[in-house]
Amino acid sequence: MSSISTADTTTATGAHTDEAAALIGGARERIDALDDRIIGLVQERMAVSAVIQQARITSGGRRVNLSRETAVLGHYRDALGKPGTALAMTLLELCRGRV
Ligand SMILES: O=C(O)C(=O)C[C@]1(C(=O)O)C=C[C@@H](O)C=C1
Repeated sequence: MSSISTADTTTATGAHTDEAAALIGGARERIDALDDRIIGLVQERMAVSAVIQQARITSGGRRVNLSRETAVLGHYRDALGKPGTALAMTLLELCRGRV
């Protein structure tokens, strides 16, 4: 049986004690699980957004609706500050492509 040395855990996590390395390892597992859920939600958002865009285009409208995008950007900015705006811009690009 092999055991992971303190030197190995330090390399992998940046921690300088086994206790800190164990905490970081557990927290990283939670972050990985959260990231999987966030990615799933982004994919779900992309699918719902595509339905809206297709309905608008089929009805003779345009893919993009700037007033709605302004509201989405404001929603994220109000919740998360300036980086929230950048996050919303990335989400919008994922959902409707580059404009
Ligand atoms: O809400 C809409 O009308 C959409 O088309 C969805 C969405 C979005 O992904 O949030 C995508 C494109 C539009 O420019 C505005 C918003």
